[in-house]
Amino acid sequence: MTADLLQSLTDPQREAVLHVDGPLLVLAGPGSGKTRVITHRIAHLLSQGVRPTQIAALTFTNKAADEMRSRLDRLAPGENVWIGTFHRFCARLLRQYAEYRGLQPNYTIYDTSDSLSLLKRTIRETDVQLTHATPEQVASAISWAKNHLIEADRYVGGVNATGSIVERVYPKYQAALQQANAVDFDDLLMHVTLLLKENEELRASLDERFRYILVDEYQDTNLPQYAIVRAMSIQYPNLGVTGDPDQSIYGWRGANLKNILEFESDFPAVKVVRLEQNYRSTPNILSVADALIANNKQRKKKSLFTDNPAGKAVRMIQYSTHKEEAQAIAARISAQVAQGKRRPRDYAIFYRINALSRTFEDAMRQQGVPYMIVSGVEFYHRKEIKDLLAYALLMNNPRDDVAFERIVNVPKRAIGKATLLKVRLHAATEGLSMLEAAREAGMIDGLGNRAAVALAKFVALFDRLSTKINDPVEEILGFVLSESEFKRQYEATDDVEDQTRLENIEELLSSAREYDTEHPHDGTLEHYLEEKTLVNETDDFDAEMDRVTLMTLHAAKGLEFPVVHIVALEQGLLPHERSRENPEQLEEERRLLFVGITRAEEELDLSMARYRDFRGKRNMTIPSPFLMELPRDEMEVTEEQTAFAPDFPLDESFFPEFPISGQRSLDLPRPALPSAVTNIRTAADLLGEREGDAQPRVEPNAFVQGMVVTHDEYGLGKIIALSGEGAKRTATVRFASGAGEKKFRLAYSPLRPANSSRS
Ligand SMILES: Nc1ncnc2c1ncn2[C@@H]1O[C@H](COP(=O)(O)OP(=O)(O)OP(=O)(O)O)[C@@H](O)[C@H]1O
Ligand SMILES: [Mg+2]
Repeated sequence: MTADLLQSLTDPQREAVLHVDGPLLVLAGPGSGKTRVITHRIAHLLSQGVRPTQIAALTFTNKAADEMRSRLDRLAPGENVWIGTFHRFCARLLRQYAEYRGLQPNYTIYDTSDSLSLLKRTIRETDVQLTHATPEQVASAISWAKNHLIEADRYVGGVNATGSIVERVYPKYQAALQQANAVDFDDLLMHVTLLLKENEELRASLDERFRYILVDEYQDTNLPQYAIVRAMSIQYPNLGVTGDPDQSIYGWRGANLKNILEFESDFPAVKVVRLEQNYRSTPNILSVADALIANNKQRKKKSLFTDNPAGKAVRMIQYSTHKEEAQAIAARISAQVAQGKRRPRDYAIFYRINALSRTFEDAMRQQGVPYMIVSGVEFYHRKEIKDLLAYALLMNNPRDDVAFERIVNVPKRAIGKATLLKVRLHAATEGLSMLEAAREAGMIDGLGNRAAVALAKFVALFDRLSTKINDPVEEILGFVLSESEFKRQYEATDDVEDQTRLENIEELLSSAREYDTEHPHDGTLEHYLEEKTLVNETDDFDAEMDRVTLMTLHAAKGLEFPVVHIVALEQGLLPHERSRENPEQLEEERRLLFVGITRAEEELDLSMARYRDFRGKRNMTIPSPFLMELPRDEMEVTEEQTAFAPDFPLDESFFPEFPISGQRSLDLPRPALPSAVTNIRTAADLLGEREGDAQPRVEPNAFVQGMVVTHDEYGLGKIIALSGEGAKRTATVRFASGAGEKKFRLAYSPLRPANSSRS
């Protein structure tokens, strides 16, 4: 390690980087160089003769792992250090030692929706009445149990109704997973924990193999994650962790702050390093962050200073509607980019929940600002993608019953529910997988000849596909597409959505091509599938791309951007509704906002809207109580008056469904409603702005080719093609704005002939 690498560190950072043997705890606030210490420390360990294969660096998101890998590549190019998420680390160990846990190495990892469908099936097959609980609640109870290392046979439900259902369903669900040679996300951690606990020899050998373990964001570890790193640090207690208790935001996933708070008593010989200088943000931003987090009772105060220049005042803006908020932000970004002040990638917009992103997307599109939404999972949750991947999953693990049931009748092969029920019964009584049971279709009692033939054809198709299992992934998927006539189901219709499905399939094929290129020698279908299943929400993120980043506050952890907008700071959204009655959860929500604020390097805008369309309703909002905790006299506080505002002032007494506190606006005076206006029910009525049903629809047949039409978001356009009849009547419109060509189902679209007036 070169001297100038060490020179670029502060004294305490250097102290942590130079630490070689024994436990290490770096406890420090945001932007103080914790992640930087980890990469530099790895480089230093390597320079001390530690072999790369003896080091494992664990993080929470793939994005954080990639970032670490690229920082390390600059410091120590080409070194084969294991860097990745806990889940990937466990997936890899479990492939190697699957049989210890009664699995085969080709096991399938079920994502959340696959796990849920297996669970629903289990519930159906267990004689329980789900009157007081949803399958999702049962799923989260099981997940909670696994994150607390409570195995199925040790689960005690207690007196409440859900508990006793879980007590009966959990063991059966676990047995079904085992039968399908599959695991869910939580199992990855639990299996590995138990593996280490129950096999001392194996544990000792892994402890020796991974002599140096480094964990970033340690404040967010849950019990299994804690148990895993501890178990691997007994003979070689070289566990180095970094964290910030104020940034703990995964309590709802079982993260336990105790893991970091008690690190010193777990490892008495620990070296503790505190970093106090922030290199990321301006003093103005830090002071807002500080004022906010000071309201949390459960915390130890930390000091943080910066030598960065003061910078601009943090802005707090109240817009009148959610559309105004989005459009103003998009317009501002667009103008600054046009003036050459900044690049799109300098900006990030954070929101509490994904559902809030659409308005911002629309606004970005309208203003022609390039953007990307960071939520990698969504693509892989689309039906066509899951269906196609299910073929590959079944090829890789023929015991995968969820995959079997997903595709046995996709595309349609006249294999109906009744047939499947008989196959399942046969599988259960004979102890077979669904596929094996289908192979014996001819012997299944009560199964008609036609159904047996259909099943036999499917099995033959499967066997044909299986001959290709060692081909490059793109070829495997291509072969599936052609042999199964999978594409045919989408090509045969003129449905606009089917067009999108075909495009998504193309997209998947290009991801497979990319994989093949990146893994010319070591690529396997199994590994490809694992990569796709373990994508998490930040995976689409690519810092090199010149686009504005839109993401949830959770996904923003560990990242940094010159300009940050945190939007929709409203009661019920941030803090989230579900934290209302729970002071601990409220503190976690505050930490979440703290994480968001401390991502900003130079500029920070906090905003809210007085009206927001959400879940199909227009609501008058209440500002987030967190806004009241900020130092307003140091900030620039504005209320935007806009075209969307009604021409007379509103009074909240007309909206009794919203509890109004004294803090309803940003303390700006608000005149009373004129007495003449008496029969107004909702804000939507008042504003006349609501999309959709407020406005009478135009008959689909009134639209003709060549007609000039108008759309609320995209403006003026011309109909260039029409197809379909009745409810399926579809128009292709070319818009004058940057929106390009779009297709609309006329029966549902807000298109209007350009000359017709609104009312
Ligand atoms: N000694 C230093 N000299 C120059 N830049 C530094 C130094 N230490 C850290 N930085 C820079 O400050 C920024 C924040 O560092 P880093 O991301 O490692 O902080 P962190 O403590 O991990 O923050 P968070 O808690 O948000 O994850 C990075 O851009 C990093 O390169
Ligand atoms: Mg960090």
